[in-house]
Amino acid sequence: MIVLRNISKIFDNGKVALTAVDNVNLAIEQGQIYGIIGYSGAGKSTLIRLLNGLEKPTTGSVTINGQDISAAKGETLRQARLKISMVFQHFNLLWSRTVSENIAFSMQIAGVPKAKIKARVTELVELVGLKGREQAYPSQLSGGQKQRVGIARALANNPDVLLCDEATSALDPQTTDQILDLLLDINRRFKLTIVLITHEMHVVRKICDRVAVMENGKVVEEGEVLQVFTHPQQPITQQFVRQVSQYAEEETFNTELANDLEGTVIKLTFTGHSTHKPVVGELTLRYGLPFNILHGKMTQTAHGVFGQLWLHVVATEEQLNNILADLQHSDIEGEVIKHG
Ligand SMILES: Nc1ncnc2c1ncn2[C@@H]1O[C@H](COP(=O)(O)OP(=O)(O)OP(=O)(O)O)[C@@H](O)[C@H]1O
Repeated sequence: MIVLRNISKIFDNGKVALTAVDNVNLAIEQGQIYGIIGYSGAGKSTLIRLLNGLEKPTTGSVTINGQDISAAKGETLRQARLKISMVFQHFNLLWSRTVSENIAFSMQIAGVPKAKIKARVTELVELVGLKGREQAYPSQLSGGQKQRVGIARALANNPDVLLCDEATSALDPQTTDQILDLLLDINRRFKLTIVLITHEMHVVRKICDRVAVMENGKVVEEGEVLQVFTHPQQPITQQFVRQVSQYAEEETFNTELANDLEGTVIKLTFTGHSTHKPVVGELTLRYGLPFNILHGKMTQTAHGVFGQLWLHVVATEEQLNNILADLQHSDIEGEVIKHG
């Protein structure tokens, strides 16, 4: 649905040229929640501005639903942008207007009839959980409520794409989770494509289907969230995965412990449906061996749980091979991290 082909953006002030986005290729499917993660200066904001035509790429093209946004101008671009809306980190609400008036504003500009605006505002207020607060002004709202207004306003013209620019970065952890739940609910209910940029892996873990990791203007890693979490390839991705504390491997599993043990230590990695299987129980019954759980952790994502378990067992070579084959058969990755 959204395709970025060989996108580069170079800012050139005449003296120095700065490559903010460096040859990025991405494909985002209809109905996905797609996360773009990177540290400050990685090029995320520039990339998201290229998606809604606020910036023109130096090279490459951005197509949304087959329309080349990067080449669109004037009225064509204005029309296209009505279908690409945005939620901002600092809400960008009109402070002298009430909740209802803020939500209605973009519909008034688009020339929607009054009665329709009224009905749509009522619908949106309910959807984002602000019933009863219609006449409040932004200054009377909490951060989370302000962002709910921001989301309702962004949905007013039934967009095809919702862009979220660090939409939860100004919120406390509890409010962040509530806003993420709201975005997930909207995505699942309306199959709305959401592209979000963030520097927090928690946001990606909680709601994204896929993620692209940006560093120095480049996408250095891209994939399904579960895959990236379980097999982060690049050092920067590993750092981001460690941000989500339950998954900070080095902090929680003492490999020294394994060195003192006789026998074998196997690290099991399981995702999605395989997390529901009583693996240890089944292996114990099948082989009659006592499996000792050294360490385990689970992390919840929008696509289910994924987890890792470190098991210690004293087994023969043949038993070990059979155990590994059984694990593979159950879609569980088994890695021998100590063989003795
Ligand atoms: N209009 C501009 N003119 C010149 N340089 C720019 C412009 N916009 C962004 N840059 C530069 O491009 C690089 C990428 O910036 P960008 O804002 O896209 O990164 P970011 O990942 O969104 O970081 P942050 O979260 O801090 O905004 C930075 O070095 C920034 O200084």
